[in-house]
Amino acid sequence: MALSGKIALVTGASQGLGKGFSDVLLKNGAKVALLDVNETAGKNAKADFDKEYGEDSTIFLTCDVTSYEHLKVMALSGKIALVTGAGQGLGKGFSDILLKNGAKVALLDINENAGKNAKADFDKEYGKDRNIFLTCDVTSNAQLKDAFQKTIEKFGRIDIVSNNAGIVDETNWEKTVEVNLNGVIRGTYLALEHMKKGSGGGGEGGVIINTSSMAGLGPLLTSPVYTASKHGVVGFTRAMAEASSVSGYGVRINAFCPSFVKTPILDFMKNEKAAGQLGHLQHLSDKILAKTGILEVPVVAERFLQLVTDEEKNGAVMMVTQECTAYMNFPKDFKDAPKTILP
Ligand SMILES: NC(=O)C1=CN([C@@H]2O[C@H](COP(=O)(O)OP(=O)(O)OC[C@H]3O[C@@H](n4cnc5c(N)ncnc54)[C@H](O)[C@@H]3O)[C@@H](O)[C@H]2O)C=CC1
Ligand SMILES: CC/C=C\C[C@H](O)/C=C/C=C\C=C\C=C\C(=O)[C@@H](O)C/C=C\CCC(=O)O
Repeated sequence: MALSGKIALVTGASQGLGKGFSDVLLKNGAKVALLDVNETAGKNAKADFDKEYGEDSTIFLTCDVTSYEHLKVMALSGKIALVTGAGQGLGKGFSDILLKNGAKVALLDINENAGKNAKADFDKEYGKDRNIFLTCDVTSNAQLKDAFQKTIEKFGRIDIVSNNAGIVDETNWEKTVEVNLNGVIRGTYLALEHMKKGSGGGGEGGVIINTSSMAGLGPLLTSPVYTASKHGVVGFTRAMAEASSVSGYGVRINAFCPSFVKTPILDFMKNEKAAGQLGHLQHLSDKILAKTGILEVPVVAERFLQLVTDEEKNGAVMMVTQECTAYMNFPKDFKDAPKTILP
């Protein structure tokens, strides 16, 4: 069993030599990601290997090696991800695209029903062993710490963390800050404990994506506390990214800023109880949405994957709107910042 604990990736793995190479790797204890452009042949090869070596020994990924982008995301084979707020909406979309591209995912959510339903959906699509659901409230350091620990126990390590859980509640605004900003800070610190390289940690590096919002870059007038929490996520992420780089942690940390996306969080736009002092402005919500439009989860998830896999990006702030996907250019120095000079 010379290859015990090793992870292999074989292209053209569904038949001929590729299948033979995969077989010998499996026989010697490796786990193998089987890549092939022919989906039927690939699934048949996986079924053969399942019988011989067990379901957990291989994954099959449809992949055309003539596409560099395609191959690059396949680099998620064998990677372990942890996603907060994964039961529905964007977090479920992010988990889906990570699973589709070969990662295993720990799904964390405070909502047990949503989390269990998401797990059941993913079990059908990707097999039971590639995800776990853990009930977890990101406002509790103990629960979050426990969820990281359980992910390591199940999958062995963590390579990708998506600090995504978020709410809009301008009435209980302290809770909005506690979930959206403090939850991201907690998740980032815990992720670094497990992922950072070097003397301070035994990790292997990786990437952290913190979900902010376009409201992290400009004011959403119906939701000032939400806006503040998301601006906080951008500032924290950029500073931590520099700290990670200077410290040699090998962990990239980026912020993700979508405009409005069709998920249940948008119900807030019509929820007077959650509007705090600003219920009288709620009639403006429809006008704002009409101006910006509403994105679909799969489109936004593709962009998320781009930010996860682009190894050049650390401290990047990606915005996603109907018009475009772009990286924010912040002034490098305040003397370069656009300004109005007063007389
Ligand atoms: N939908 C949108 O228009 C946009 C959403 N965002 C952000 O994306 C993230 C995800 O939002 P959506 O999927 O749209 O919302 P959603 O409401 O559909 O999903 C949020 C998920 O987070 C979970 N959650 C809430 N509080 C939690 C806590 N304390 N601990 C653990 N899990 C918790 C919920 O149970 C839910 O499953 C949020 O951070 C949100 O602010 C950013 C830009 C646009
Ligand atoms: C409150 C509803 C739940 C989630 C909101 C979600 O995070 C989406 C926020 C989207 C937009 C944020 C607005 C940002 C506003 C600005 O930058 C303004 O200065 C300009 C106004 C609209 C531009 C927004 C756009 O181009 O998509």
